[in-house]
Amino acid sequence: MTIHTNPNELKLQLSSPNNTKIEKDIAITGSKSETNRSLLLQALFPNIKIANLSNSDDGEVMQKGLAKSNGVVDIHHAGTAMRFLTAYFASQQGKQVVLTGSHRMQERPIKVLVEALQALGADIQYEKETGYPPLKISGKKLEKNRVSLPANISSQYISALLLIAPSLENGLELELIGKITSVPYIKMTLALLEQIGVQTSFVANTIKVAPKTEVVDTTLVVESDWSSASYFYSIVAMCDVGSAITLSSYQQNSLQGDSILAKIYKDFGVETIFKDNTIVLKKTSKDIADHLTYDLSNAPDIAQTIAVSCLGLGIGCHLTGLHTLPIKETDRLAALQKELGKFGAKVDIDSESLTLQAQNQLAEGVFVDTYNDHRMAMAFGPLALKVDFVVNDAEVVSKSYPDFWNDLRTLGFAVQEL
Ligand SMILES: O=C(O)C1=C[C@@H](OP(=O)(O)O)[C@@H](O)[C@H](O)C1
Ligand SMILES: C=C(OP(=O)(O)O)C(=O)O
Repeated sequence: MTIHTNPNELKLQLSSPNNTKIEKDIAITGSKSETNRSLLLQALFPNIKIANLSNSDDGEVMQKGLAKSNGVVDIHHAGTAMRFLTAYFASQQGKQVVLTGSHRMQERPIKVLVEALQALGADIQYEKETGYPPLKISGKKLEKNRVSLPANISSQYISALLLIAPSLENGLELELIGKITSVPYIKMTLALLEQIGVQTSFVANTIKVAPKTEVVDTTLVVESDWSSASYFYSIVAMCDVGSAITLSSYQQNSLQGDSILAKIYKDFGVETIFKDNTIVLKKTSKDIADHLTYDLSNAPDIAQTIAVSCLGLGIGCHLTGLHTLPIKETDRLAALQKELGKFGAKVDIDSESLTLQAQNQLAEGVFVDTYNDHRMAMAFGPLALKVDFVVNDAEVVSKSYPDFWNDLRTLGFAVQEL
C-alpha cells in the first residue's frame, strides 16, 4: 500500500504528442518578477494600475501579504515576496508582522537584507535561527539613506531595498560589494521605478534612487513570463523541423533577463520571431553542436530548462554562473544531478557549475522528484517528447505557472494522473 504524506500530491504520467510537428498558440501568465515588484509599488503609490498580473501562487501570496498590517504573514515558497515584504514592512510605520514561509523558505538566507535594513534604522528580529526567516518586523520610519551590502548572494535583497527607496525621505544610495549576481533583475527593478517617474542611476557599484511622494497615474503592463517561455523553447527544440509555438504576450525590449532565451535557443535550432505582441518559436534546423557552454549568472532560472534540453537532444553542456542555485527553492544543482542521473545521464557539479555528458539512450520507467521546486517539474516536462516518465508532486508548478500541465495538453502531450 502506498501512503501519501502530502494530501495534494499529484503524480502525472507524461507521454509525447502523437504528432511531434507542433503548431499551436499558448497565452502565458504575467511575469512573477514584474508582478511582485509592481504590486509593491502599487502599495506605496495606490494610483498605479497593473495589467496582465501573474496568476501564480507567488503573486497571490504577495497580494495577500501587502494587505496585512499585523499578525503572521506566510509567503510559502515565494523568495521575492519574502525579500520584498521584509523591506516593505520594515519601512511601514505602525505595521507589525511576523513574516514567515515554508520549511524551505526558513532555510533560504536573508541576513544580508536584514542587516542592510537594520543599518538604515529598521527594527527586525529573528524568530528562530539568526540569518533566516521567520522575522519579527516592527515597521518604522527609516531615517538613513546610505548602506553597503554584498551583491553576490541574491539580487533580490538589492531589489527589495530599491523598491522601497522612493518612499524614504531622502531616497537611497546603495554600495554593492563583490561581484553582482542576477544583474538583469536589478535593472528590471530600476526600469519599473523609472516607469513611474522615479529617478535612478546605476554606475559601477553604486545605485541611487531619488525620493518621490506622489506619482502620476500610470498603468504598469506586466509582460508575460520569459522563464515560463523557456519550457516551450525546450519543447520546440526537441520537435520536428517546421514546428512553431506562438506565445503571448511578449515584446522585444523585455525587462526580463531570461529573454536571452531567444539568443541561446538559436544554438538549438529555434528561431524567435517577434510579431504583434507575441513570439513565434520556430524549429528551423536540426544542426546542433554536440556540446554547448553558457554562463547563466544573469539568467539562473533557465539552467534547469537548458540542462534537460541537452539531455533530450543527446548533447553535452557545461553551465557556469550557477552559484545561486543551491539557495533557491531547492538545491538545484544537487537536484538536477540526481534527476538527470535517473535517465542515465552522467552529470558533474561543483559549487557553481554543471557538466552534462552527451547521452543517447534515456532510461525508461523514471519517476522525477520535484523537491517543492516548480522548475524541476516544468524543466523535465518537455523530455516526454523523448521518453515516457512520471513527475512526482506535479502540483508544484503553481508557484509560477498554474496552467502549465493544461498547456502541455493543448500541445498534444498525454498528461495523466496516476
Ligand atoms: O528578483 C527577482 O524577481 C528574481 C531574482 C532571481 O533571484 P536571485 O537574485 O536570488 O538569483 C531569480 O532567480 C528569481 O526567480 C526572481
Ligand atoms: C528562484 C526562483 O524564485 P524565488 O527566488 O522568487 O523563490 C524561481 O522562480 O526560479
